[in-house]
Amino acid sequence: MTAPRKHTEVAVGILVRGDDALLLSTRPEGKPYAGYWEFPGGKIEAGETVEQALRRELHEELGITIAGADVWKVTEHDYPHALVRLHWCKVTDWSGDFEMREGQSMCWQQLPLDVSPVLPGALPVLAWLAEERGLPNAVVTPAA
Ligand SMILES: Nc1nc2c([nH]c(=O)n2[C@@H]2O[C@H](COP(=O)(O)OP(=O)(O)OP(=O)(O)O)[C@@H](O)[C@H]2O)c(=O)[nH]1
Repeated sequence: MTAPRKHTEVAVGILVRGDDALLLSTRPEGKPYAGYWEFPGGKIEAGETVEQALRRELHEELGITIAGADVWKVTEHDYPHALVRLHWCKVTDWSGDFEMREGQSMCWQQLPLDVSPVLPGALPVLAWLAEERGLPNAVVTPAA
């Protein structure tokens, strides 16, 4: 019997602008799935809450400071490189100007997205966001 894989806990931010647009960014070079579109976030470090980890990651990656973040959904995805547990937070309040500190690209997107490919682990959340907006599931761009 093989030991169960340990989850990597990840905090992810769904930044929603006043016009309902969502912020997506590309994964930096050197990481698995480099160039894929994702929601900004990263691994939760020992002793951090989801909110603390997200505040740190969004500051490190994007240069912004978020006010608060509540977990909206929790999903899991089994990648060859890691079994991840994603803690998804909607964020509507932040301060600071966006700076791509890791050389990523960013864009504000309405649904359906017009960027691809998207990280497979983000697809369930895109489907829920579409459902919330009364859009059919089929509008969510699958990973290429
Ligand atoms: N940020 C982010 N990560 C996601 C999303 N969907 C998804 O499956 N993940 C997975 O969650 C994990 C996040 O890890 P990461 O590598 O981005 O985190 P990090 O910046 O702390 O990494 P590092 O410290 O190794 O540089 C990756 O395995 C990634 O594939 C998403 O939409 N956004």
